[in-house]
Amino acid sequence: MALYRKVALVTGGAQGIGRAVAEALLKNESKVALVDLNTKVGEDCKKVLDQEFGEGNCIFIQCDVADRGKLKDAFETTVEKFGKLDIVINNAGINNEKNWEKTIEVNLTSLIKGTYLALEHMSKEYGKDGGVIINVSSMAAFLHSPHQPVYTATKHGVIGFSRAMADAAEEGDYGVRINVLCPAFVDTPLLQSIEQEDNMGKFIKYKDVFKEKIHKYGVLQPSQIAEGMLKLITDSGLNGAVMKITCSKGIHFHTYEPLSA
Ligand SMILES: NC(=O)C1=CN([C@@H]2O[C@H](COP(=O)(O)OP(=O)(O)OC[C@H]3O[C@@H](n4cnc5c(N)ncnc54)[C@H](O)[C@@H]3O)[C@@H](O)[C@H]2O)C=CC1
Ligand SMILES: CCCCCC(=O)/C=C/[C@H]1[C@H](O)CC(=O)[C@@H]1CCCCCCC(=O)O
Repeated sequence: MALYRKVALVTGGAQGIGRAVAEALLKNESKVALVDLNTKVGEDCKKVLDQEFGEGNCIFIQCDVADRGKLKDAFETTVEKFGKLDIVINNAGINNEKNWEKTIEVNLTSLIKGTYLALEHMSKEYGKDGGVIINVSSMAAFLHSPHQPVYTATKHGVIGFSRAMADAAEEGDYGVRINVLCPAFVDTPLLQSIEQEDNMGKFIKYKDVFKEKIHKYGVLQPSQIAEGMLKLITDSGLNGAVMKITCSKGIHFHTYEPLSA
């Protein structure tokens, strides 16, 4: 898929990985809707992106992805503004073991809702022209640890759901590809959450072990994640792919056993 004049919706697009992806898409002349909970960060981000890429290429929509009605509205607003939808990045995520129900709601339930809404706006099943969905998981889906049991569970869930949906899309000829991105540690505000008792609850006691892992494995820059994201979007041969990005191996893919009969 070429990115010129494509329309993308990025959840959690106002900072961190989502913002880096939005920038990369704008650089390639796509239009972008930043869908984010945080009004201040979202408005500031839009202002900077307007200065860099010109007004009219990017909109900010304040939205809690966990609010079903508001997420539906965000998709509709994007299509009303830009006339269509081609790319959906379900990226919004939190790390909260204390309020673990919220973590499931944002990281998994809302990502599922975002995928279904994306299909309503892009799938041939609904008379639309096709597109691509990227769901953001994490290396925590492959290397678990005692620090983040529920965060880890949600990221496993993202992969299982997305790969099953990728098969459904292929079988059902939706014209939509669905891929997964799994970064290792990335230099964003989310990484600071591991030091906060409000986020980690009783698992805060593992923070030093967690920090040692960060030291051992290194920290990626959001721009490196955006580079992988663009490959998942543009390579039309990829459906059901699970991309990993780590400091030691860079951008690479997880390999699965072939399906048995
Ligand atoms: N930073 C890291 O080390 C890693 C991050 N990830 C995943 O990447 C994704 C993005 O993370 P980062 O950019 O690091 O986080 P971040 O905290 O820097 O940015 C996340 C953005 O999502 C927004 N957001 C949070 N809850 C929301 C909600 N309910 N509705 C709408 N927007 C909401 C925030 O306002 C923020 O702008 C997440 O899914 C995260 O789990 C995966 C692996 C590593
Ligand atoms: C919410 C804070 C950031 C979450 C980052 C993340 O997803 C962390 C995953 C770690 C998990 O908790 C235990 C780990 O070992 C994961 C880090 C994995 C990095 C592996 C890099 C391996 C390599 O370089 O080859």
